[in-house]
Amino acid sequence: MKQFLNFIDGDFVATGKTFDKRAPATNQVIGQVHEAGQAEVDAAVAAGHAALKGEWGRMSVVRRAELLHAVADEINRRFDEFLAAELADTGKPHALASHIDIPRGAANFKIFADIVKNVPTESFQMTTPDGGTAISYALRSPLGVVGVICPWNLPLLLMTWKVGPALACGNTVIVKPSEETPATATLLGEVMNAVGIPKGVYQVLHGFGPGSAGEFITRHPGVNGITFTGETRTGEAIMAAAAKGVRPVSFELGGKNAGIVFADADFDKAVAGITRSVFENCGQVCLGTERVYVQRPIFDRFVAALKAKAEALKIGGPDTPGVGLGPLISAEHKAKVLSYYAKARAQGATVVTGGGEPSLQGLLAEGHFVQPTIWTGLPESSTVIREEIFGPCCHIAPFDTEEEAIALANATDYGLATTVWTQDLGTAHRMAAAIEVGLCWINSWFLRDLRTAFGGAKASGIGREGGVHSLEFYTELRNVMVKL
Ligand SMILES: NC(=O)c1ccc[n+]([C@@H]2O[C@H](COP(=O)([O-])OP(=O)(O)OC[C@H]3O[C@@H](n4cnc5c(N)ncnc54)[C@H](O)[C@@H]3O)[C@@H](O)[C@H]2O)c1
Ligand SMILES: O=C/C=C/C=C(\O)C(=O)O
Repeated sequence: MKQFLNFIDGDFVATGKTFDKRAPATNQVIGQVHEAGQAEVDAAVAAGHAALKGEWGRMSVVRRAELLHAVADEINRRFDEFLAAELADTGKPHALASHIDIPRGAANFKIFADIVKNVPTESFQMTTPDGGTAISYALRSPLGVVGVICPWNLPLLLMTWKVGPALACGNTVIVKPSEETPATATLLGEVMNAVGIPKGVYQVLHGFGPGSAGEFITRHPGVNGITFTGETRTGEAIMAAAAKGVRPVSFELGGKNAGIVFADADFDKAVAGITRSVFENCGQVCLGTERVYVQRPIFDRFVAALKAKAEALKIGGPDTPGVGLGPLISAEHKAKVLSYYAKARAQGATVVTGGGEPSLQGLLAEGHFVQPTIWTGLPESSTVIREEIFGPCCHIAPFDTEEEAIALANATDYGLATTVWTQDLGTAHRMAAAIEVGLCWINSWFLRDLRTAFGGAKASGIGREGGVHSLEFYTELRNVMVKL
């Protein structure tokens, strides 16, 4: 049985207190995860600070960048191992993990290694009140030991999206992967040792949130900042923990994203794009669409087209040939999604397709699979339109005017992402300016330029990461003024 160990100060550490890791596609136990306790957290924090005072803290930016490139290259050299680990942990389709999760898991190190080498700092020259001159310049220094709390939907990608900039800026990190997906974060420890990242720089502690490693990390006074991706209510708990000692947080949280399709859109591209944004990764993408609004002239045609796309998705495990829809991450999450399916029916939805569980054969019959589902006919106050479900489902409603589409899209506490489909430039830019989100895609979805700001507005997050924006969280900025 595979053992998922903690990675502390360069060593893999068993604790003997373990919990099962089950494969989402078959519900078979595939490993034992060693839960870290307060003692392991204390040891990791001490090791992280020791690394900051040692070789890592003295290392040049150029050398740090070289090592991060080497980390990316080693992930790519061990691509098949990372892919197998991610597929076992998540059950997602092979094509998805091999084209998105693992490549981005490596690319996240390269982009920030290059940014920190080339990012300018600011300087000002002023005439002082006595008629002299003063020059100011800015210095950046690492935040310190950073807690990195990760979700289970894109485990490697979302973890290195934070570890990349954190290390590039000279910090050390203590990663707490989701209890659902321990594998790739643990494997990355082997890579760190192999390329020569000093011990204590990258550490991994397994466990849960409250009363476990997650909470112990966020409450530890030696953790100088916390970057977290996960549910909004979890963010509230972590923010409360971080308040003691006034430690900075960077949050990428939940969403209830709108997809808006105008009658003038390229119909086939809009259907393909909305299909991806609703059903990719079995709907377990924070940026995904769960509310679709279609301009009335094409509403019926669009619903029929999306229905056909949903029903054409092949449901299966990572290696099912042509699979388009994998399992949900866990039995608990499957029960949550099915509870929303039941609520939609109870509240009078028209179930265009899906609404239940597929019938699968063999081991897959034990997996956490649900049907891709489309609803229409519900009022905007309905539960499945108000609450994040995080499954392969959406509600489609018609709209008539731009103003109505903007009002519908903004009627949520969340503000993460939206995808707008139109061929009218004016419509596109007016929508982008009016919708209260951190990320607006026009005639596209989940298209990523890693130099850009990434994050959510309102209840979807605090701060922006990506490009130079990451430096605002992962460094302390000092202004130096020199009187000449
Ligand atoms: N905005 C984004 O970029 C983004 C990306 C991916 C997922 N998400 C969101 O994440 C959610 C799904 O992921 P999830 O179920 O893993 O989220 P979650 O909030 O349940 O858990 C995320 C992580 O937080 C840990 N955790 C839970 N409670 C904690 C606590 N009190 N203290 C410290 N750590 C704690 C968990 O162990 C896990 O590692 C969805 O809401 C999704 O929208 C957002
Ligand atoms: O499920 C959420 C996906 C987040 C994606 C990123 O953070 C990214 O592409 O960098």
